[in-house]
Amino acid sequence: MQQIYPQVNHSYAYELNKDFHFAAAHYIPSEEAGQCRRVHGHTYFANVTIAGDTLDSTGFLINFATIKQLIHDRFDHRVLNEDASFDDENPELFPTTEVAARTIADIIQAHLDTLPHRPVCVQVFLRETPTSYVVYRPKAGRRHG
Ligand SMILES: Nc1nc2c(c(=O)[nH]1)N=C([C@H](O)[C@H](O)COP(=O)(O)OP(=O)(O)OP(=O)(O)O)CN2
Ligand SMILES: [Zn+2]
Repeated sequence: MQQIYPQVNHSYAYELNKDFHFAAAHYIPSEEAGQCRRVHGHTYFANVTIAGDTLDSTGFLINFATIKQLIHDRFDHRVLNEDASFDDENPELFPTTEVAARTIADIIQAHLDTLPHRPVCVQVFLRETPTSYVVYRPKAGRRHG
């Protein structure tokens, strides 16, 4: 999908963006969610933005493929509610688009934190439907950068 994404302000020298998609089912376990209380599926489109001042020994901030693998391998053709990241008993962890975007950022940042050159995830754009998307920008403290 060709898409114009919102820009994120930062002062890092390098920024990379990776687009990918995954198919997943979910439901929102809340009375207020209306028809979204029922199990249904989406093809989620994600754009992940990584920034940093230093490259690794390959000249990468991070391999584009790694970003996709971290998320696609975990969530594609799954029920999001069944993943350990989400919790039907805690609204902060319902698999809404907002929480899913934050979860994607957290999973990626946890991997980035293992790299010596310490790139950071500065934005996750997550489109759930043709008309609905969320942009999540981790606070500096949350991304440790
Ligand atoms: N703030 C949020 N609102 C809604 C979420 C969400 O995650 N965060 N999720 C849903 C449903 O899961 C639904 O899949 C998406 O809702 P919606 O955009 O209303 O879907 P439609 O395709 O029916 O939208 P139309 O533009 O009316 O066609 C609901 N709300
Ligand atoms: Zn949905």
